[in-house]
Amino acid sequence: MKEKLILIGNGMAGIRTLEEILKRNPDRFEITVFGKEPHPNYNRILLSSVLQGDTGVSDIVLNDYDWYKNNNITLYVGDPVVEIDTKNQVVYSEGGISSSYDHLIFATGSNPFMLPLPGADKKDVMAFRDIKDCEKMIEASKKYKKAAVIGGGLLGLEAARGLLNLDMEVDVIHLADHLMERQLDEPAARMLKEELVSQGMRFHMGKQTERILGKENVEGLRFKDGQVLDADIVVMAVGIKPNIDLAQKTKLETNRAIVINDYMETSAKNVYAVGECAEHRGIAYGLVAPLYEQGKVLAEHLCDKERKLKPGYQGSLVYTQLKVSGVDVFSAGQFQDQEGYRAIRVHDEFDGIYKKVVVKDNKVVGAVLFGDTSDSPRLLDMMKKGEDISEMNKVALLPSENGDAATESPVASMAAEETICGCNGVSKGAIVQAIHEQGLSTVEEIKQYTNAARSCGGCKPLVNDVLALTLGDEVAGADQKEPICGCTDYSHEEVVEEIKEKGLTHTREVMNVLGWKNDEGCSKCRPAINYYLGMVKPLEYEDDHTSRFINERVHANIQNDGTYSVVPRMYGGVTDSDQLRKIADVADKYKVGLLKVTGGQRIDLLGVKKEDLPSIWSDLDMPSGYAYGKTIRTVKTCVGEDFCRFGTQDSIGLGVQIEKKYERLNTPHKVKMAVSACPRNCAESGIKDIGIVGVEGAWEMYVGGNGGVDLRGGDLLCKVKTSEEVLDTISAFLQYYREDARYLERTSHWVERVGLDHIRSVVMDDQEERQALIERMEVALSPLKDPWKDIVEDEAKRKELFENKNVQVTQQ
Ligand SMILES: Cc1cc2nc3c(=O)[nH]c(=O)nc-3n(C[C@H](O)[C@H](O)[C@H](O)COP(=O)(O)OP(=O)(O)OC[C@H]3O[C@@H](n4cnc5c(N)ncnc54)[C@H](O)[C@@H]3O)c2cc1C
Ligand SMILES: NC(=O)c1ccc[n+]([C@@H]2O[C@H](COP(=O)([O-])OP(=O)(O)OC[C@H]3O[C@@H](n4cnc5c(N)ncnc54)[C@H](O)[C@@H]3O)[C@@H](O)[C@H]2O)c1
Ligand code: SF4
Ligand code: FES
Repeated sequence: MKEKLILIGNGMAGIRTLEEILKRNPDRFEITVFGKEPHPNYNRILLSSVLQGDTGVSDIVLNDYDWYKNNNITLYVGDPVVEIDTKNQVVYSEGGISSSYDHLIFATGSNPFMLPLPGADKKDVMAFRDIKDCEKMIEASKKYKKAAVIGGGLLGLEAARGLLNLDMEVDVIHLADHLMERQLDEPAARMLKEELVSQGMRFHMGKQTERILGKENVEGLRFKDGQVLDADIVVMAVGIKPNIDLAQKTKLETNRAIVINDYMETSAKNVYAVGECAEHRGIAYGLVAPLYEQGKVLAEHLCDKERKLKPGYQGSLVYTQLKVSGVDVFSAGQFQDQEGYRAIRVHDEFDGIYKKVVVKDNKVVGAVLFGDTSDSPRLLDMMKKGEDISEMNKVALLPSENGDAATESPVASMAAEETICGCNGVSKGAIVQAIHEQGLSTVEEIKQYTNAARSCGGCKPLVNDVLALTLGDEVAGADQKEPICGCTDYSHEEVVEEIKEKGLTHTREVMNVLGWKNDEGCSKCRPAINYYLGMVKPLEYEDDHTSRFINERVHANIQNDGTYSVVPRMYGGVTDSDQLRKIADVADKYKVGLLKVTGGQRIDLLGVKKEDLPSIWSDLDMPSGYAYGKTIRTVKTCVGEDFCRFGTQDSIGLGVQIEKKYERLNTPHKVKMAVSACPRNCAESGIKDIGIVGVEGAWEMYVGGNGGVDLRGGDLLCKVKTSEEVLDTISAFLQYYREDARYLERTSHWVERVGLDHIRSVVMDDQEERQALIERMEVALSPLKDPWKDIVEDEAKRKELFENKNVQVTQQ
């Protein structure tokens, strides 16, 4: 007769424990699982991705119903255990099932902590813990516009990003003075906040909520300082409480959670606990990595009790990563400054990178990384091993990103024992071994076999790199394909092909015909589809402005305080007294907060109210500078031959001509250009998407430069003699970029991905193709008109966009 094993809690820690048991001894136990939620085991971590629209609920199931059947596990879902008789070793469920056990595992997880505020019982006050909560938020976003998230920790910020993706306006209310204070120090938290503000979140720091306002429905919040905030829904993300009600009723020893020893044993015989409901040496963990380590120890212990001779669970080093796109942040161990600890810091304000490594007694004991987290596996490994760094050059702990290391995957230089997947504790060596021994050739296979990338998914790029490095050219082609987002399995290239092949003409049609998993799409796929449709059919396609980001929808840049900036076009950076007078008058009339000369040689009017935008555009009577769009931004010029003694060419004339020709053109990402009249390069042509430099009797054309986060010098594409040839080459290059690059891929990344030689062969060498591209560019340019003028003259548009308070916000 098999021994009977009962698991209470069908969640992440409990089921992982069963997987570990089945791996060691599949026939040892007769297993029964009771789960309170009406679902098979799913990846709770990826609820953030579901909310953010990157994946669907059905995609996050970790073990489907067949898995339980195939492993002879009896599963009761939607049926919580309500009573336990530890003397006779029997559990009783709410649905009336009684079941005896030889071994019983508690894995009941946590409940979200709900602040006991007046008004917190209203229907639209919710938590973010399970599928039900996630669905509730998605439903609410269809009815309401304003979300207040209480708590600026990991969960609150991931919820806030999701709600933004659902087109809600989001206010985050945080008790402490800086975000994620349990994981970040002040500089990193400040940089994080700046990034999130630029994504569209609004923050209320150091605020304590006193009451949730409204009669039946939520209408807002009132803070202790008397300030009131409008809101239609409230999401509480202020921490968790281990779920120990049943354990307490069963008289197990509890503290904050169920007290366990190094073998996960509780105070009752044959009763164990793992996961968030368990407390080991005073710590109840809230991240999966330690919970999985506990599961492994318990599985070993249950499968072979003699192993008790081994040391058992010793506690875990925890680390966190925030799952918000566009944000790279990592925190581990002891990261705060305190006596006896010293720190190495790198703070690059230009590129938005901050790194801090905390050292005590010559050992790395903590780290905070923002903007570039590529050092995290190495630092984590040093922390785990307690490596002595006294012989080391301390600065070498944080190598700079220059040189080959910047382009090479960090995996290449990683030692075999370094951790690739923190959630599941899988090293590079273990993955390489599995690839060789099991003949694995895709990330999916590695996931199934080693568990790497099976939880938060943050390590997937590294796993992919290990695969590529190990197999070289043999890597299975299928795995190289990157879907646009979680709404679909189609890649960018495939969507463009399908649009062309099937003659698709609008966003919803693309999503319907291609079987989008999420009917509404998300903020990743909708703008991309909108761009591709316009690129394929420039004359016929009517732009779907609801699929655009807020800046592109209102033709102005939203600022961190909710106001907007207005940047009128100044061709080639040239202006005159009339324009300057008009700008000055507008600045006075509308009380513009700040006038600022931009890096692109124009004037930015900052601090403008949204409702004033159309009148300002009308008063200025200048074209939009498109400072907000995925389009041609500026053509910067130097003074050139007219005034400069080194100038041999008319850089201003050429720059103005270029800007007038290509302004308003939709491109996969923003495009910046520059024309300098000699190699001294005063217009910085070397770091532009297209940079032109005058040399004796000719123009050199550089492409793929970037002066932003990924600093890159442009590559010399060609040297041409006349300005006509410059314009033709720009047309061919830009049109090929428009047609071939993925949406949101800068020219710098595109040039690196497809290679300069290839681009040159298409836009320079193949005369037929060059001519065809130039002609298609002329077609693409022909229907474009100034959006500001268009809105000023179109009352319906003006009303819809600027007088309707419910204009949706999708930020990138
Ligand atoms: C949105 C979100 C994002 C997250 N992101 C990350 C991340 O990026 N990285 C990370 O490491 N962690 C993350 N976490 C935390 C992680 O999901 C948890 O640490 C992990 O799920 C805890 O596992 P568990 O098995 O202890 O609890 P759970 O996964 O909560 O499972 C417990 C289960 O037990 C059930 N249960 C409770 N009482 C009973 C009963 N009496 N009878 C039967 N069943 C019962 C519950 O309904 C639940 O299904 C995230 C959490 C959330 C909510
Ligand atoms: N990426 C990840 O690793 C990830 C993502 C989501 C959730 N989680 C886990 O889920 C659990 C829950 O996350 P969490 O962020 O709710 O917990 P948390 O305890 O990490 O953060 C809660 C935050 O809420 C703030 N807070 C507390 N009371 C408040 C109040 N009255 N008003 C405003 N702010 C208040 C706190 O200052 C704190 O920063 C944690 O265990 C977390 O580790 C992890
Ligand atoms: S790039 Fe050459 S021509 Fe132009 S301003 Fe500078 S020095 Fe003069
Ligand atoms: S680091 Fe989370 S799944 Fe690998």
